[in-house]
Amino acid sequence: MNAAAKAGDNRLILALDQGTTSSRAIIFDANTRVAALAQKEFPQHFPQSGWVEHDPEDLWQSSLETAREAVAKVGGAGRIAAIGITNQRETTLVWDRRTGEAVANAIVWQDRRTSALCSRLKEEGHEELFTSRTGLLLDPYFSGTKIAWILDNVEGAREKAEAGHLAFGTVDSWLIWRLTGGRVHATDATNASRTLVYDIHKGDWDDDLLGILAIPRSMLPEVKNSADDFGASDTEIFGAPIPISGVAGDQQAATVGQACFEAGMLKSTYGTGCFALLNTGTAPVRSTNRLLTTIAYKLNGKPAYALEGSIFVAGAAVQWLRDGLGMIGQAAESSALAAQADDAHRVYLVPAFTGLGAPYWDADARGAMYGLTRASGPADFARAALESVGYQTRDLLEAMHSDWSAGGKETVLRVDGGMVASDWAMQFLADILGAPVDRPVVAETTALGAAYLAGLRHDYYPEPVEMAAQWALERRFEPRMEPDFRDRLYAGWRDAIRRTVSG
Ligand SMILES: Nc1ncnc2c1ncn2[C@@H]1O[C@H](COP(=O)(O)OP(=O)(O)O)[C@@H](O)[C@H]1O
Ligand SMILES: O=P(O)(O)OC[C@H](O)CO
Repeated sequence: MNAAAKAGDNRLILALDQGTTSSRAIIFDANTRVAALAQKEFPQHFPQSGWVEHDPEDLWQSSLETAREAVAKVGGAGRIAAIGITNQRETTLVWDRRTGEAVANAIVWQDRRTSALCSRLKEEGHEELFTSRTGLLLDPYFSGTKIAWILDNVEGAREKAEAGHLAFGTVDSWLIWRLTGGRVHATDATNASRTLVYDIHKGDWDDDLLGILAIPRSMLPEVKNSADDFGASDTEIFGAPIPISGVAGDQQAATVGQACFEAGMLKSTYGTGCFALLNTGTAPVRSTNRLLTTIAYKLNGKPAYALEGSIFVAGAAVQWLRDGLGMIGQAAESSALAAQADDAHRVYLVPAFTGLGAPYWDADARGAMYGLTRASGPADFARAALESVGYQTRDLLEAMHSDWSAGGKETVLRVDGGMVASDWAMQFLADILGAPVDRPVVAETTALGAAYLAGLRHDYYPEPVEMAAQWALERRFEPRMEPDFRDRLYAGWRDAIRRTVSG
């Protein structure tokens, strides 16, 4: 039983989870049970090849509508003690402080339009400076070059920015701005750590990096703890003001929701993409394997760091089976189909549909299948798609182990996200890792992480140690594969990767 439950507090916490394809509002009680849920998808915009945009009003309206719907389900704003926000990370918004209107569509994390700018900055020898300060790489994935693009390409933007009229924010900042009626321009350290202009060691925006990208410092939000005072929602939004007191990027929120509070704990989220975060404690670890160093959460002025491996295609490979190839009608059918595949005809899928993320970072690579014969059919495709997620996770874990020897070789992976519904995929994951895979009872770990941070600020939820004790296992997948067979399969994957990476 936690702090709020002990005190007989029957109020609830509202978590807003603003994701890449939908906005969700989930309300948790003091025992971390879901009391209400609302979800709304919104349109994706692809104005040019490699570009991905969201309409800022869609992000706001879908968040607002789902929040109002969920709050109404539990009986109104009086029942809500606090709001936590978690969000798709890196996605970049710039708005005019005077009007509250965005000057352009949001440039989504998947958008590759700043690839040439990143290449130029690398050629000019800037990558080491960016990496040493931010823990990131010069890749279009992160916000910094997207802000520069808006300033350079939206008419009048640079002049307005230099006059102090424009504000930049990741999606959390945009929602906070709108929820507070333009009174608060803030973000948390986890979101700041994805922008490419935040020094994760000093805990401040970096003037040298801002100078290289020609971004005025006046555009940037105040950076707070992940559990902090982010103002309160305007009275008119829910009928009564509600404090906003927890904010974290979605992968960091999942790390919190999975209670990975100790160094060495590891979670991996399997949604559209896959993001694995290894808590490395109070000291940042610099990767020699092209993993990212990022802030896992910041509490009471103290950051905890993580090594992160980001894979762009996980569940999206299953969507491709369904929508691109028409081999299945629903994602859940992929497992039964994969189980029919014949071991004598092993096929590998390298799902580099939008390039490869960690640890390869090859924006120009494209997807490939290897090992096809006349006997190959839909079952082999389904198995290859599900297995590709396991192989990619093993790539990340090998990189993490080599970067962080303090963690030893003992790994237990906590998993979440839509794809972990597949027992088949989770068993293969445990098999190819040669390590246990733990699936928790609470599937909504991202939203739970945001709710936890918001509740922590008000002593509604207990301190991390006590919270960690409440984490509950739904099922553990133990590795069953013979080591020789595992090694042979993984060697085949490495070969497929070698043939796919460009240059
Ligand atoms: N039973 C299943 N087996 C395999 N993949 C699944 C299953 N159910 C959902 N998925 C995959 O999970 C993804 C959705 O997960 P979700 O966490 O909602 O993603 P996101 O937050 O990125 O939108 C989809 O890509 C879908 O293909
Ligand atoms: O919204 P998701 O779940 O696809 O997550 C996106 C990540 O935060 C991108 O870094």
